[in-house]
Amino acid sequence: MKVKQVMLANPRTLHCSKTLLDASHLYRQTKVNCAPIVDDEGNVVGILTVFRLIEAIEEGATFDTRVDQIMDTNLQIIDEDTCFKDICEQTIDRLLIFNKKQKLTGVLTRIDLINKVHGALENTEHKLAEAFESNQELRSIIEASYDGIIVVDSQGLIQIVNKSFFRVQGFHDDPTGDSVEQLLIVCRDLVIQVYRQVMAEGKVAFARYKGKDLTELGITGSPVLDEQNHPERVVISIRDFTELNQLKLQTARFSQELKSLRAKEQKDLIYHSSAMERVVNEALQVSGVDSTVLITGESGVGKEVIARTIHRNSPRAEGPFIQINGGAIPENLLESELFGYEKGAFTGANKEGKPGMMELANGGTLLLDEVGDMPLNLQVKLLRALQEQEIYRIGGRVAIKLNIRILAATNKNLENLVAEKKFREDLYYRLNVVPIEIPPLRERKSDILPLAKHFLDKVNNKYQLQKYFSYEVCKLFEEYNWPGNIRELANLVERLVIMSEQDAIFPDQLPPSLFAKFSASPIRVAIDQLIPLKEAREIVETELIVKALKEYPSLRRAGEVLGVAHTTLLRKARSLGIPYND
Ligand SMILES: Nc1ncnc2c1ncn2[C@@H]1O[C@H](COP(=O)(O)OP(=O)(O)OP(=O)(O)O)[C@@H](O)[C@H]1O
Repeated sequence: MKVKQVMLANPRTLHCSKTLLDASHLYRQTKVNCAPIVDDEGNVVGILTVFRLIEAIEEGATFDTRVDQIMDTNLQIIDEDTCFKDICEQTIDRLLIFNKKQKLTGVLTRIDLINKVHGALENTEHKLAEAFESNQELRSIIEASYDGIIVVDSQGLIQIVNKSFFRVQGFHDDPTGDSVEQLLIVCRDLVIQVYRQVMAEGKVAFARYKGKDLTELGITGSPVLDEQNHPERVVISIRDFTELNQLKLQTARFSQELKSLRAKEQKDLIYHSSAMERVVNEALQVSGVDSTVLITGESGVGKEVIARTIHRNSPRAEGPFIQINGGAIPENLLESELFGYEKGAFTGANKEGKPGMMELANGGTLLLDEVGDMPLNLQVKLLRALQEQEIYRIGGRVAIKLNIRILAATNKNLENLVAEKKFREDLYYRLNVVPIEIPPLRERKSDILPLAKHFLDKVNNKYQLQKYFSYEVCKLFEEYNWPGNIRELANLVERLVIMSEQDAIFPDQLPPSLFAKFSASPIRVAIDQLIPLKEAREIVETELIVKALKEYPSLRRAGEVLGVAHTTLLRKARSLGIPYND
């Protein structure tokens, strides 16, 4: 601090001819306790303090006495740029302060000095208290951080460690004062690497630690720069992502479970296989958005069922689900079915006009079933309607705005149809936004029995029956390749339940395509002479029935093994003359 910063600047002066009364007026007016005395040229010739004035009055001077008669002429003059601490050591009462041009710029008395020092002390104390408070605040902030924080100085020594650091690292001993290199933590090497990088480059550095069991730590080093922009310490924060990762995993599992539960809730959607689970999950995933979905798969695999599942789980669930079959409706009717018509549009048309399927589906979902069978000229109109989201009824002039979600289904290979120019490429891309392919039943064998059971329960409930399939029938169901897929299975189950006379359904009631497998036994029968077929059949049947009845005391079980109903077995045994006591 310089003297000019503490002196009383630009003091009022008194001319040497002035009296003590003038001096005391000056003291009172300016609230100072000394005044420099100047001559006619303005040169400082003395100084008069209040103390000296009182002393002079006591010694007999009056208020009319001239100031130059009692003023102090022993002048102590110093430069205004002198260091404050240098003058503190001098035993002075008063000082006159001059600038480099020897012009009086201020005065300084012992009282001023004491006041200044006292003021400065108070100021320092205040600043210290403030610094202490903000330091405390800073420590509390560092402590409150959920991230682990360590502050390392430029020598690599740890200055501050917060509580979270101990939590993140499972650390017990306080490493404050240790070298960062001595840390015994899992990500020590990365912490050192980050510290060194920040010290070398003076800017923020990152590193990521990935351990086992989802453990993941993010390490960030930030420099604290000195006045020369050199890092004087590094604040290293360690963020623990492990819990977040565990939560993410848990959330993913829960949402997967939720999806499966939601899917299983769909009463009419039966599946067990992972292939079908994937399909259902895709359907549920896509149900939340309005994207067009192209559902492919062989006939009868459940394309419509999946389309309904998408609609039922979509925000449009409350809206209509309209289905139009491109293959089932004659070509000349398809256009009016799709777009509707105005009254008098063509001969034979309804007098009032009629809305088309697209219009009826407004606010809901339109399933274009068998889309591969749609005639080319209609494909163009369909594409335009999908792109412009509006249609005109046949014979109509007013555009009807569409708000529909399109689902398309086909058992044809649309790519092949595009190559053969039977399906428009642009429409194909417009429909194939999200493809969902449903595998045939033979590729998801674990679905066969749950589906068979589902259809059996339905028919049993409908007709108040208790029919069931024998073990062999179930085996044959699983082995069969179901060219008609689920539709074939559903129809067969209904037929078997209705046609069978007893509760158990055996292989001999199955259609030949299925029964053939059963009868094609791999067991070979040795033949050494030619005999009539009827005779041969009777010999083999007798042997088998005798053997079965011997091994299985229950007629029902013996029948099951032979693949016939127990009533059939009994009838056969009797006709072949095999004794049986029931
Ligand atoms: N996962 C399933 N759970 C229960 N029933 C199903 C399932 N999949 C299909 N079905 C039933 O099988 C029959 C045929 O299904 P759907 O009509 O959906 O097949 P598709 O693939 O659309 O057939 P197509 O190509 O001939 O139009 C329907 O009676 C349907 O209810």
